Amino acid sequence: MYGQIVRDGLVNVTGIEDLGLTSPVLQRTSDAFFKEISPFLLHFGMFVPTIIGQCTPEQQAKWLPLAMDLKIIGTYAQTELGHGTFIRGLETTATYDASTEQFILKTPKLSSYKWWAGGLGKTANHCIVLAQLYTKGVCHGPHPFIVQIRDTETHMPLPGIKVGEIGPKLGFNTADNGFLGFEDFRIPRENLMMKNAQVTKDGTYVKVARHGKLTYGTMVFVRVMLVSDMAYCLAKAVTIAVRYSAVRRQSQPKPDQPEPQVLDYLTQQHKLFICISTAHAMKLTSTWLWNTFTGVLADMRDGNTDTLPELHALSSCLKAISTSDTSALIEQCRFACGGHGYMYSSNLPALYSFATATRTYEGDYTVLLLQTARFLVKSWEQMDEGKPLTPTLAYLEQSRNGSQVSWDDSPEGIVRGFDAVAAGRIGACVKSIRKHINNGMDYEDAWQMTTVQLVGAAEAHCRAVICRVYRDETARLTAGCSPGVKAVLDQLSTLYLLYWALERTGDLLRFSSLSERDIENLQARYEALLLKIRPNAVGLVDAFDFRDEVLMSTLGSYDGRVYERLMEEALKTPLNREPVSDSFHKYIKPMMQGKL
Ligand SMILES: CC/C=C\C/C=C\C/C=C\C/C=C\C/C=C\C/C=C/C(=O)SCCNC(=O)CCNC(=O)[C@H](O)C(C)(C)COP(=O)(O)OP(=O)(O)OC[C@H]1O[C@@H](n2cnc3c(N)ncnc32)[C@H](O)[C@@H]1OP(=O)(O)O
Ligand SMILES: Cc1cc2nc3c(=O)[nH]c(=O)nc-3n(C[C@H](O)[C@H](O)[C@H](O)COP(=O)(O)OP(=O)(O)OC[C@H]3O[C@@H](n4cnc5c(N)ncnc54)[C@H](O)[C@@H]3O)c2cc1C
Repeated sequence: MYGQIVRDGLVNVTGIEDLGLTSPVLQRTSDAFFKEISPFLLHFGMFVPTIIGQCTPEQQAKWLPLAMDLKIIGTYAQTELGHGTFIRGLETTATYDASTEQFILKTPKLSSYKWWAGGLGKTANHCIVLAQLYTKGVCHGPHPFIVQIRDTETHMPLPGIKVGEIGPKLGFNTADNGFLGFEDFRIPRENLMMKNAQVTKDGTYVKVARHGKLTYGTMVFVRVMLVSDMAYCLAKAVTIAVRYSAVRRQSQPKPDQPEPQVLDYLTQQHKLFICISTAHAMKLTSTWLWNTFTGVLADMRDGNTDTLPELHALSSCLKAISTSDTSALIEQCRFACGGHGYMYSSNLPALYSFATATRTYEGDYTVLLLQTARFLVKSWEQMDEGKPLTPTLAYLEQSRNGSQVSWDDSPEGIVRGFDAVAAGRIGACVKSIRKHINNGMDYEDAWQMTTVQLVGAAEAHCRAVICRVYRDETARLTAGCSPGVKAVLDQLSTLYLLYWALERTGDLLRFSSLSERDIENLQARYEALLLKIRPNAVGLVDAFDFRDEVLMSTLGSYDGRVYERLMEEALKTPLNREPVSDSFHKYIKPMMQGKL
């Protein structure tokens, strides 16, 4: 299994490498090799980006060619057995020894072991290690170090290194996630990645970066990438589910009629069409977020970090919501395929296990939404002080006078309704925090007592951002399209708004003049829209243009030969090599004969 995975992984990375294509393409083509994940994902997904983001030009000149030519294979080891979310609590230490101009890496106790890094178990020979940096007896917090962990000739772990695979998981079982411990392991001073902080030969610590969190930069990059990844993942799942739903015929609503395609059931359309729409919404939002990200990088190259807080808040909530929505909707695609959706050969289980992991890694859902909430509350307080709001929070102004937004059921009106919900929920959090403080709590306790509401407010802000970006980008991108294409894509973005308006009627009743009659109208419009989309449903998923080799699905192949493919895959199962398993003779027969 592992050998096959490594072979496929190398064919993937070296093949595309020869073509000189970029790593996102690599990621896309790697889907034709793996149902789950490449053991080289972390090399290109985090090890290389960290060298670019955390190394000086001189250090990049040394390490980048080695990494890009696969002369070294790396990963990103930050999480430990005892800490993943709380980076400042990491236990691995790197203590500077000026007499030898080296850092001494130590794993003080079991909970300090690095745990989870992809490719760490048996594949990587180098890794980025986040460790608490000590010099001259002072701890300067977590810093990134580049560490060789295996001999590049023999691949044996170097003396002082304990490394291995962490074992089976819900999914990601081709990712080779590993553990890593250090026993007084020495690395040269120059292996501290020194773009944002340096240690001189005599051990003096020099802070370079103007912002204290640039060490966390790789995570921001990956969070931004993951929003696009989720759009792609969901598009694959809904392609499988819609194509299968067009093939599958089941039940007999009318006695004298043939069994209908299950795609004709309104409940099936309710399960699946939001998935098509969400894939588009997340793809457009991810492109908008990427442009925001590159803009902030450009500002930071000019020494301006003012736009970084908003990027951190946006990347945090969009990563959280895109991964959570995708996990839920891929499971919904699986539900829509009945028993055959539960077959591994459908590829829906693998897609689900990938997406649900993404809800956790690169920042847990709750933790990241609370990061966004921190930014939202600070922005509200700045608004109260008359300071300007950042672009994505301009809608807060409308809530300044506290008047209720009048409900308008046009698409633009619904977007404004979501703005009102976000503003109202943020305002309610600020009110809750202030109430607790007035009742004698300190700020930290008042914050903690409001965190359930804060997570909801951050989700509402994110939903408002997605709705606005999806609507605006659809209008912009379809301006030059044919009326037919424009109409269908408009239907999808309207469906997204109606779906979420119906999901959030409680909030809309609380923060706008929405009435029961308005809700009835929304429901009727939503159901009518499902029927309108039905004729184009298969065309819409075909337009995602996935080859069968990438979908890897017995249910979603283009030719619709579902039952033949299911049987072909079943016959390949090792248990079917012999008509009678030898377990019959060893166990079942003796048991039947009372001899066990
Ligand atoms: C073959 C394939 C080819 C190519 C592939 C190409 C691309 C692939 C792309 C992606 C795929 C790659 C890999 C995916 C697979 C698996 C990899 C998984 C890897 C990992 O999981 S790595 C480990 C991830 N871990 C985390 O995310 C930990 C989460 N925790 C944190 O981020 C921090 O601990 C937390 C929660 C933010 C708290 O930090 P801290 O306690 O230090 O800060 P405070 O909360 O006190 O806030 C202080 C202050 O700092 C601001 N801030 C916090 N974080 C950031 C940040 N990241 N950027 C900017 N600012 C930040 C915060 O807002 C506060 O500001 P304020 O005081 O309010 O002004
Ligand atoms: C498939 C997979 C691949 C991974 N790959 C890598 C990798 O390559 N490199 C790497 O370094 N790491 C990797 N990780 C680790 C991953 O980054 C962490 O698991 C993730 O950051 C969550 O941290 P944790 O596991 O400590 O969870 P915890 O933070 O312990 O979460 C447990 C619970 O505590 C809650 N919680 C924690 N803090 C707070 C808070 N402040 N307020 C409220 N609730 C809180 C969480 O919401 C959650 O419900 C991977 C993980 C997975 C699942």
